[in-house]
Amino acid sequence: MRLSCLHRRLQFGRLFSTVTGSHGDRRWPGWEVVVGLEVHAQIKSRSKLFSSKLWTSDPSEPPNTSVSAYDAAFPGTLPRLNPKSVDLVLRTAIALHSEIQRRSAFDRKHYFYADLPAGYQITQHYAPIATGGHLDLAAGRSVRIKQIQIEQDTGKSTYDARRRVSLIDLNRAGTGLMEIVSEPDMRSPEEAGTYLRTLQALLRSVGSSDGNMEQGSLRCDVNVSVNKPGEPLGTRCEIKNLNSVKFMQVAIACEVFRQIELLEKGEAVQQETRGFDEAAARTFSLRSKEDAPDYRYMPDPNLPPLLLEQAYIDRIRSTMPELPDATRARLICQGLTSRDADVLMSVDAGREVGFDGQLGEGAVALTHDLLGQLTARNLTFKENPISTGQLGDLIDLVQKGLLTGTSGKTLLRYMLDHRTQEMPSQLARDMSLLALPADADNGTSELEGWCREAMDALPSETAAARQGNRNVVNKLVGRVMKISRGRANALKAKEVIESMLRA
Ligand SMILES: Nc1ncnc2c1ncn2[C@@H]1O[C@H](COP(=O)(O)OP(=O)(O)OP(=O)(O)O)[C@@H](O)[C@H]1O
Ligand SMILES: [Mg+2]
Ligand SMILES: [Mg+2]
Repeated sequence: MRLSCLHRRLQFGRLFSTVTGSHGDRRWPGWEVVVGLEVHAQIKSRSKLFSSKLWTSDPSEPPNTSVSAYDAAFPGTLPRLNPKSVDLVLRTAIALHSEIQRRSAFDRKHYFYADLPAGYQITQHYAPIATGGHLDLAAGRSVRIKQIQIEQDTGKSTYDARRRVSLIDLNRAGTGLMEIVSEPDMRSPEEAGTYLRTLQALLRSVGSSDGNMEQGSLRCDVNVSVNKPGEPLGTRCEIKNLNSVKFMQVAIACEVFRQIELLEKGEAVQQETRGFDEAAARTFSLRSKEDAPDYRYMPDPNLPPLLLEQAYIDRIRSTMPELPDATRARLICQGLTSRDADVLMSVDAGREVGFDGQLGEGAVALTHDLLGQLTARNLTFKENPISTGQLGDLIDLVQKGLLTGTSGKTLLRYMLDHRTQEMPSQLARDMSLLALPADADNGTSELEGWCREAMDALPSETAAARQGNRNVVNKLVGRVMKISRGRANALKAKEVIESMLRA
């Protein structure tokens, strides 16, 4: 069957559904999809890879201010490897169960581009720092790692169409990257997405990279091929520079459809490098294998091989934190459901959240709300102005029943809006948010007052409730919550209203 354009468009509707089963993937029946990823992660070191120049990825940093003579390729300057970068790459290699090479080496990869002042990039083509390893995904799937190599990043060039000039910013030039190359072990766009997210969480948990795709600290190239079940792997195409998990998944699906269409027409897939046009949802050729540049790889004469002592590797190994898999297992052992564990894990791989095994319903709801509010304000968990102490106090107030869930959320939003250092228990007192003790006499009379006010404000609902319409009682309770600004206990309010209706 040939895939017509219309058919293809219909298939796009199911782009994100996971439909792999024993009969293969319903999006491309009779075909197997193979994906391998090359991920470039910025090494989270303040200094550049071969110069001591400090730099930040902050986009407000003025262009060309974090550039040493070496980064700008001034003649006579020499590279000097920054040991912190090596520490961080080793942490990544250990977390990925890779075999660390006691001897690795640096090579020059030549190409000419304005944002690469030396005319070559230093990378590890012949002898990478780590080989092998694997990353376990959920559901028993595992993706093998081929190798991890250290390399330099380039500067940035921006084309100014109005002035018809290319602007070069060398702030990023010479900063350290790790290229993490997977084996072709993924079998769907969704699995590639899971791999990327799992890798992102792992890099963050060992502190080796921010792994932020929007800010460019994690970039990926995907290799895609298709084959008939039981046949050898097909010819791969590489799609360059994908900068979000979602677009990567769409790009893979589009490329799969393109390759199947070619093969079903009896044509061959040419090995090539492609780009992805997000707006048109299609990949396009950048260069074929024949046009592939000759990088003229050669060992860098200015850098001796990198020799690592076993004692140094052991020292790094002894400082490794708990990895996300272990954190998740521990949270579940401590009594969390897997869904609640996932909520905590979504916060910087669960590391930023101190968990003492006492997480109740209220706490999960508040954590959920906090994450939602941070997203709405475009803040990451790190930028969250609420301290661990404040959040703990807030959760205690809700768990002890001193604050209703609604008031807890109100207070949380107030704290985010005002970035206050004040503790929630004090704020709750100042703002008269403390819940009424459900059984105290003075509490009941205040609650009765609110119930009466609610019934007076909604006379027709009150009349309907008196005639037996139970549904409108909830509306009256809602009004009590509004009048009390969330301080009333909803169940208690319902009881009071029902007894007042009977009176
Ligand atoms: N048949 C295939 N289908 C899909 N992916 C494949 C296939 N064969 C290899 N791959 C993947 O292609 C990637 C090759 O990356 P690698 O860095 O080794 O070489 P490259 O792409 O030729 O070089 P460069 O780093 O210059 O882009 C790996 O992630 C690998 O898993
Ligand atoms: Mg590569
Ligand atoms: Mg490649």
